[in-house]
Amino acid sequence: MIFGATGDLAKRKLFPSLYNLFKKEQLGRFAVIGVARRTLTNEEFQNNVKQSVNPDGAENSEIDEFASRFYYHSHDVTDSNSYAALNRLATEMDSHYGLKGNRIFYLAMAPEFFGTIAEHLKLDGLTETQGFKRLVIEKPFGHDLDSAKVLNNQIRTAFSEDEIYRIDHYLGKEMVQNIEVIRFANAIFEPLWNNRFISNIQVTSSEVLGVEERGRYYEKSGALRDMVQNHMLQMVALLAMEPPIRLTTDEVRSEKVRVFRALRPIKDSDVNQYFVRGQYGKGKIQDLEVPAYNQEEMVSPESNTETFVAGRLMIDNFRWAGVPFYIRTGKRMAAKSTKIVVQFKDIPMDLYNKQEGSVNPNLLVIHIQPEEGITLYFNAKRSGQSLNSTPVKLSYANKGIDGLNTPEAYEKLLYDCLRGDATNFTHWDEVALSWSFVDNISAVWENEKESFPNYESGTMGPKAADELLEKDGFFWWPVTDLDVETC
Ligand SMILES: NC(=O)C1=CN([C@@H]2O[C@H](COP(=O)(O)OP(=O)(O)OC[C@H]3O[C@@H](n4cnc5c(N)ncnc54)[C@H](OP(=O)(O)O)[C@@H]3O)[C@@H](O)[C@H]2O)C=CC1
Ligand SMILES: O=C1O[C@H](COP(=O)(O)O)[C@@H](O)[C@H](O)[C@H]1O
Repeated sequence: MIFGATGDLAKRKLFPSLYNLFKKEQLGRFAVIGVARRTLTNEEFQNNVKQSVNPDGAENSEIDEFASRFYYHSHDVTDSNSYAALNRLATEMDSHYGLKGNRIFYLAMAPEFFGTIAEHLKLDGLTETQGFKRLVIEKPFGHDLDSAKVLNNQIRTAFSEDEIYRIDHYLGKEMVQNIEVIRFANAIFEPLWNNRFISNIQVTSSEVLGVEERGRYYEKSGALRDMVQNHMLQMVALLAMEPPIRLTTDEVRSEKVRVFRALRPIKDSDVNQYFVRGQYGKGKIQDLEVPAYNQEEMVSPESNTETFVAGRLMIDNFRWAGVPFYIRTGKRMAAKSTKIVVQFKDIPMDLYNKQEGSVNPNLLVIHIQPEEGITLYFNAKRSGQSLNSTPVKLSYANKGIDGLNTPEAYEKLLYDCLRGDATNFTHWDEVALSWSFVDNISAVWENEKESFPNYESGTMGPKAADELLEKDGFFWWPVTDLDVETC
């Protein structure tokens, strides 16, 4: 059951991912009930689904069969009256398709509706089913720690923690899932993965896209709640966690929670020393003029909402004490790129290059998207007579090796949820701890008007983001092409 079935997420991510699972025969027996306010017939809804999975509209019997399993129920989730009809439709689907009462409720809607829907699902009997029941909810889970607690208590009236799947689609990305395999399946990395050998770690998730038509949501969230509280902190947790004692949901989650508990809280007085915010101005993207954020639809011309965040995180435990984790994310930046750069400490002295500062540190780069893979930058002998070193690199391109398009993140997570595997979903403890970290920052920023915009569209963000590293003696490794020779 998809609540918000006429929305952007359903159209762009959920229907195509379900179709891919259907093609791989990983869906088994299924039916989908789409729920939203606008009135649609089943046929109109099925046509929307076909359009989403097959934009060119070519005749395709497999897609017809897939779409025939989709049914629509027009319903305002705040209206108590119509859940009973929804329950009757669900029961009808159970018997028609032999679903044994197994139900997944996917809330592809704004967070303010999550509590209402969960309470009605219970009150109106939709959770009274002989099969499994699972609730999938999108980020951001709440607006801050207090609202997240209220939301969690509402949801817990209808679902137990192990029935709640808080989706963070970055955890479904192939190369994000690869972080722990790279770390824990190789003897060469784990001994070096600590403050004795690593100088700093940089996590970038930059986007070329602007806020698009999501201004109403984004004005309230900003980059801090939209990306940092979830995706960015989740990647930091995977990079910093201790090896789990076994690869079970509980063990992996408990190690991630330990990272969040070791995150050094940012004192109010330190927020602007360690965190930088930006808002994109007008500029050029692929030679096209684009407007400033505060000229976008549903955005206030006086908006104080950040579309960019850079920050320095410290993790106070024996493994990471003293190692800065730099994160940056933003909209309308120079490239769409999510990359992790692990910069190792310099060698104690450089035997091969006499000029000062010529040392090229070893880097391990994990390319999350759009290219997927790993690059190890190290130094080798420069060819010819000289006995100088030169930077070289070893690369592994994920797509090149498997020859397959790695499954879309949502496809993997939907399949995990169908199988009851919650490993790559966020647990309440992670959500609570990441909100408490982020709330300190938003509390300061919301009370200080920033002079926005402060970076041009098509750049890598405000200058202050570079100064954040410069004051520690570092710089952002360029995400476009990490060629150490040009740095
Ligand atoms: N879009 C994206 O790329 C991503 C979105 N998300 C999250 O997913 C969620 C949905 O996002 P998105 O699809 O972009 O949002 P949209 O605004 O595009 O869609 C919202 C959906 O909710 C329905 N809806 C709104 N109010 C009600 C109501 N009272 N009763 C019933 N249905 C209602 C709308 O249909 P109607 O108006 O017909 O009722 C529509 O189907 C958000 O929480 C967002 O943060 C997370 C990651 C990425
Ligand atoms: O959760 C979100 O993520 C997208 C970026 O996802 P990606 O898979 O394309 O990196 C972001 O655009 C959106 O604002 C945010 O809500």
